[in-house]
Amino acid sequence: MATTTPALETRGLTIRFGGHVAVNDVSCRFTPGTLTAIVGPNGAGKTTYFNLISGQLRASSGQVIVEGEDITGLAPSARTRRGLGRAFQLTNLFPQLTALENVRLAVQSRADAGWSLSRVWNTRRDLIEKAESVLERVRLADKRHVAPKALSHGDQRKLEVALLIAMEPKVFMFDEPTAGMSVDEVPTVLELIHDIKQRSDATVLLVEHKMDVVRSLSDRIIVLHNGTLVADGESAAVIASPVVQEAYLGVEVTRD
Ligand SMILES: Nc1ncnc2c1ncn2[C@@H]1O[C@H](COP(=O)(O)OP(=O)(O)OP(=O)(O)O)[C@@H](O)[C@H]1O
Repeated sequence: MATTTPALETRGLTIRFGGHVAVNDVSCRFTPGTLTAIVGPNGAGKTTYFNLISGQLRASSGQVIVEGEDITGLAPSARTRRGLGRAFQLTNLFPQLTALENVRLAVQSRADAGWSLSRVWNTRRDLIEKAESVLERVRLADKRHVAPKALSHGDQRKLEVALLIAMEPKVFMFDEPTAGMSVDEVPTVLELIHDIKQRSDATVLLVEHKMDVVRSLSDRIIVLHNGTLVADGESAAVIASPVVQEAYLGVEVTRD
């Protein structure tokens, strides 16, 4: 059951690039069991907001709080250890290892069992089973011995999701998870994201341009415009709002 304690909160989060305020005083709480879509026109500040949360960018002012703890001063890796999990397209993968080995390393690191593939793998049956089950969950078990670069684009994305699941974050962050995918690959990744929310009572943040995806997955939508939070509410209500449709979502929504 969802609790009211936010897994993640931003308070007055702001970043300036020269004279340009890319994210402007954004205060928002994200609770477990809720998938929040972050939408807005190009350049609205969505990815920058993500970068401020995950620590790729340092805020000019404001705070990022995970389960009540201020993590604003922490580096990205330390934020990951506090439970922020962000899917990065391919950059987290070891290209020379197989899909299974990549997941094994993520499982090991979550279990604090070090980075040696051979030593740990000869002794920790539980970790092996976990890695195998994560690969099954993302439907990549049959590709376990394939290197990431030999996987299709869609399967690479699934592997990224597998690494994220293996890390067991409190907050899952997806930035346009279906970008560049073929039409037939999209549903599987969307199902995986839906499954994450259902199974683990996780807090999920999703930056997404495709309104059909937003509509099908999200419980809540927040809208950024010029770096400012301009709408926040239950998905259907935000989508239906004429102001949001005309001013902030534009052609994407009117076309649907
Ligand atoms: N490192 C940076 N230096 C200078 N300006 C930046 C930097 N990163 C982002 N910006 C600016 O901040 C604004 C917000 O960009 P951001 O990429 O967050 O928007 P977005 O909502 O994710 O857009 P899109 O939907 O096109 O991905 C833009 O005007 C962008 O040019």
